[in-house]
Amino acid sequence: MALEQKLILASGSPRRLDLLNQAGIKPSRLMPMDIDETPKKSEHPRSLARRLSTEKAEAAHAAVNGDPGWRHSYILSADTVVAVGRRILEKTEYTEEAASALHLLSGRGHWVYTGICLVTPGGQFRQKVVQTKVRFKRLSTREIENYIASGEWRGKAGAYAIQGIAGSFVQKLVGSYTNVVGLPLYEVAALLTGEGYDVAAAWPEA
Ligand SMILES: Cc1cn([C@H]2C[C@H](O)[C@@H](COP(=O)(O)OP(=O)(O)OP(=O)(O)O)O2)c(=O)[nH]c1=O
Repeated sequence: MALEQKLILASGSPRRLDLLNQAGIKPSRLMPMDIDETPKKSEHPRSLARRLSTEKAEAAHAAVNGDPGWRHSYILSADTVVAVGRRILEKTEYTEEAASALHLLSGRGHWVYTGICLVTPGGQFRQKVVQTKVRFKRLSTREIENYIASGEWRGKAGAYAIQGIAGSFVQKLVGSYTNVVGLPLYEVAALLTGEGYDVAAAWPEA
């Protein structure tokens, strides 16, 4: 593999790795970046997704900068934000917070923003935010209680996983589905291709 074909996925999200693998793109290295994800006061959800995805990429870039084996790799990072209007529904580990997020999402439309950031082998930062509109059916108290009991919401923006049980809550979706799961594949592939990365290099043959 050519040096410039090395891709670092600056993420610890199993969903992001699964999505990349689904598209036949094989990262050479995983680098989860532990950054402070607290939104700034009155920060717009779209701005938050942009800022955090960039900060994850910056952290990974700084971490490999002194390493000749990885310094000229591509680095990809992402951050997913779920919002009802301007209200951001952050990842939570608390059942009460998850339940109140689901009550808010019930019978309403919301936006899912995923910021993606690509660092090129030459050290240029390329950024994009992709947005998807999702509408949930009305959820009964019992559905919310049982969903909370499933634990599926843990560690997920908006306290739900569209790729799981919550897929059955979705009445309507406009835009990219993979964007909601955590990585918009069309835009990621376009960004990589635009910077000279051969996305088809590792596609399996039948
Ligand atoms: C809305 C939604 C989010 N998610 C997940 C994707 C992300 O993993 C998570 C959003 O949190 P993020 O902070 O974007 O990502 P992360 O902390 O899990 O991983 P990393 O920062 O290391 O890349 O929510 C789903 O899996 N399904 C969904 O339907």
